[in-house]
Amino acid sequence: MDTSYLSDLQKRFGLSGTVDFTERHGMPVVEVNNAQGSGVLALQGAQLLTWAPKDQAAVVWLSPQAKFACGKSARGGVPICWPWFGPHAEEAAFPAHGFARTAAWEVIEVATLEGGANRLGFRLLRNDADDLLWPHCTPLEVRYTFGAALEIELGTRSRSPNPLVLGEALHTYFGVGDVREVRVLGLDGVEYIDKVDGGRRKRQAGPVTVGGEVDRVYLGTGSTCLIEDLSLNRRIRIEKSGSRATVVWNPWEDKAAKLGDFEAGGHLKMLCVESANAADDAVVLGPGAEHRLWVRYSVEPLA
Ligand SMILES: O=P(O)(O)OC[C@H]1O[C@H](O)[C@H](O)[C@@H](O)[C@@H]1O
Repeated sequence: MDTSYLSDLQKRFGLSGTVDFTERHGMPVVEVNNAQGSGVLALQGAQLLTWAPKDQAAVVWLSPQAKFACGKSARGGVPICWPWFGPHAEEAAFPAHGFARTAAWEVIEVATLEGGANRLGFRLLRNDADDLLWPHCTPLEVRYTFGAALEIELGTRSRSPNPLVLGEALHTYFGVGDVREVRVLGLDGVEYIDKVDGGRRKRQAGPVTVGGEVDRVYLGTGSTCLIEDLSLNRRIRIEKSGSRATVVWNPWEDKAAKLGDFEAGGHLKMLCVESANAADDAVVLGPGAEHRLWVRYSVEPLA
């Protein structure tokens, strides 16, 4: 790896001991360690890999078997799905979840905020191959704020003369003690597309629980979700704005084994609750418009 690139970043943006540009798994990353918590973010995909508030088990989970390679999204963290979610609507050969999660991003901001949180900003760098997949001028930026809570804001602007249909998700992998002892609150009564049952439309009754493969797109919901985790005795609070869909995903044992980047039993340690705009809830971005998808993750004890 070209380490002069990392030392240049460190000179321009680093805050020694608090925000450090370095290398992990052969990839350039930025490590954040402040009085309120710690996180690691890969510059590829501007993908947060892990985050833990001070003295807490990781809230953002990274698979111990994650593979780190150029052009591949690591299993875990917060992959940024953009400008479409899931398979492309017309082109089967286009990459699932778009190209932002594997693209190069440039650092645009590192700041210490009043109260001691750190904000890091990144801008997507486009290449010719991306332009073939998405021939539209839509600058994309993401900002992470590492405090006692984690905030992420994904901002898309359109300079296209035509309205565009934009799908997106912060595909967050949350760490749990044992997913079989987890309840997700906040989706009661919400209609969803059940991707493990041929895309049938169903309605949630009560909390979401996981005892097998789950892959659901909940529609028309801006609600806060709570992950109640009995075995870790904690509640993860997921607040959001600018998002009308919530995706809940756990591959369960067989699919996790096929994916090749989960350890045995790894599916029990994670649950994706993704703040998204997908399916019926994709965003229609008018000429000159800007769309912001914002989330805030915080943790509280259960009892
Ligand atoms: O394996 P990936 O491309 O990262 O996708 C992982 C998962 O992402 C989302 O949650 C989708 O709803 C799932 O259908 C998909 O399997």
